[in-house]
Amino acid sequence: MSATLNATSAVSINGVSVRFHSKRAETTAIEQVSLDVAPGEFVSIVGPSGCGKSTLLKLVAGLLRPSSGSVRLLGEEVHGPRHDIGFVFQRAALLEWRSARKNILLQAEMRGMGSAEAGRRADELIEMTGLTGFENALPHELSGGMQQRVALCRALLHQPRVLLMDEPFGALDALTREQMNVELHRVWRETGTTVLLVTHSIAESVYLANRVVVLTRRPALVKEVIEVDLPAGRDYSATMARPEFATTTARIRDLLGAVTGHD
Ligand SMILES: Nc1ncnc2c1ncn2[C@@H]1O[C@H](COP(=O)(O)OP(=O)(O)OP(=O)(O)O)[C@@H](O)[C@H]1O
Repeated sequence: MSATLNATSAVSINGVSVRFHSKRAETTAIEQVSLDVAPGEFVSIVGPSGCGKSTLLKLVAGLLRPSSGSVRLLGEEVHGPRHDIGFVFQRAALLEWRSARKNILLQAEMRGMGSAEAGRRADELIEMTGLTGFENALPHELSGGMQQRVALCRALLHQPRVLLMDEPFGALDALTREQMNVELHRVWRETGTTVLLVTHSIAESVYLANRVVVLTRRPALVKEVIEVDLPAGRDYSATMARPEFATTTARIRDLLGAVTGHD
């Protein structure tokens, strides 16, 4: 993984360290991490719990400043919150009194996007994510998977070139999670958005990504970057059955076992 500033990168993290200070202690969350993500690339980030994965995404979003090193997004140094990205969290965080479509359109309202363009884009995304027929449903009338689809549509409404996802499917049951993986893969292929995904699921990290970044226990260092050697278009069952899938997931499991000290 290159530590060099690369003007063509969608995301460029260069020698970044993050230290948190509290009255009682100083915590180093991230130590000298460098990562270049190419435009249109899908990169998954895995690592032990509490190692600094969310911190890394917050740096890219400009919600946190590094203690040292620098972060560039689309060629520009990140100095503060960036509004040209999309962010999906583990909880969909929808407004309970607004319909699915109106929750998606919130993004347009916050940005002052024209309503005709926003409406067109919302309808496109609703179709792309299989929400057709549920546009007017309120969040409590939607399943967990559907709520996350709404959150994904909201994050993509303004066509961000970079989408950050922090354990977006962690609260879903296993079957819904698989379906969401398939949908995210399709949406990524259709939109060409650069994606940085934090996940605890090794299978998810491999199925979705071009590369998987394995972090060490806190303070997070990059343990290894694994290139995923799978075809671009990925049928779920066929991908799971491929020998490359098994060897890649086994490799990541070994690395995580090595960093956490468990097999
Ligand atoms: N604002 C903060 N102030 C102090 N410490 C913090 C702050 N944010 C995170 N930390 C600490 O930094 C470390 C990394 O946190 P982070 O949330 O990035 O981990 P993570 O890998 O995303 O965790 P998980 O996998 O459990 O979601 C943790 O030890 C956490 O307690």
